Amino acid sequence: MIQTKSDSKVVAILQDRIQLITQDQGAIYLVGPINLPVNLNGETVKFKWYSWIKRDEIIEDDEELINQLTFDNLAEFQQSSVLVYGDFEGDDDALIRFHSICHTGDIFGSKRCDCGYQLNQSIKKIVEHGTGALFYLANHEGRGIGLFSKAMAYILQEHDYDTVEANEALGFDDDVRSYSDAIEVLKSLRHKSITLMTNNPKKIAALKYAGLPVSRRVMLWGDRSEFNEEYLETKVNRSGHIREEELS
Ligand SMILES: Nc1nc2c(ncn2[C@@H]2O[C@H](COP(=O)(O)OP(=O)(O)OP(=O)(O)O)[C@@H](O)[C@H]2O)c(=O)[nH]1
Repeated sequence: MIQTKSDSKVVAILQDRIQLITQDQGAIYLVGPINLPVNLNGETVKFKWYSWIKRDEIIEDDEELINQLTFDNLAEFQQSSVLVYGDFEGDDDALIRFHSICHTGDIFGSKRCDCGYQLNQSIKKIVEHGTGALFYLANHEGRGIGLFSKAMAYILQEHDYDTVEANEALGFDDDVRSYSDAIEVLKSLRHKSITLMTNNPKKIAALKYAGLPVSRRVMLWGDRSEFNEEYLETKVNRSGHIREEELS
C-alpha cells in the first residue's frame, strides 16, 4: 500500500496532462504536452514535449501514480520522449522520425556513426515541413544492446569485426529494437497519415504492421566521412538499409 502524500493542488495541476494508454499487459503513462523552446541552430523554435513510462500494472488514479514516482528510481533507467511540432493532430501530413538514442553520436558528436547528424537534421526537417514529431527512443542504445555492450562492440570493431559481427560475437542479434511503445504513443497523438524519415525498411515495416498509415518515406543520409564510411556501408550491405540513391 502506497502512502498518500501528494496534495490535491499538485494532482489537479498534473492530472489533465497525464494520459493512460492501456495495453494487453499494463499501460503506458504519457505526460505532456509541455512547452519546450529549443535552440535550433541559433533560432528559438517552440515544440510540445511529452515523455512516457511503461508499467506492468494499470494505475488509473493519478494521485497514486504520482506518489509512486519517488519509489521508482527512474533516473536509473531510460525514459523515451517525443518532441512535437505544429498542428500534430490536425494537419494532413506529418513528418516523423523514430530516432534511436546514441550517447556517443547525439551527445558527444562522435563521427563513428551518423546519429548526431540525423538527430539535428530530422528536427530541422520537421520544422521546415511544418508538422511532425521526433521520437527519441531511449531504450534503443546500440540498436538495443545498451551502452556498455556498444562500448565492447566498438572495441571489437577496432579488431576488424563489422557492426553486425560485433553484436553477434557478444551474443546479440544485429538489431534488438522494439518500436511498439512509441507506436502506441504516436497512435494516441495522431490518426492521420505520416511520412517517415528513415533509411531502414524494418522501421517502415514495423509501423505498417502496427496499422499506422505510413504514406511516404524520406531519406536521411549525410555526414559521411572516413570515420563512418565502413559503418554506413555495413548498414546497407548487412543490415538492409536503403542506400541514398535508391530512395526517391
Ligand atoms: N551495436 C551498435 N550500435 C551502433 C553502432 N553505431 C551506432 N549504433 C547505434 O545504432 C542506432 C541507430 O541505428 P542505425 O542502424 O544507425 O540507423 P536506423 O535507426 O536503423 O536507421 P535510420 O532510420 O535510417 O537512421 C543507435 O542506437 C546507435 O547507438 C555500432 O557500431 N554498434
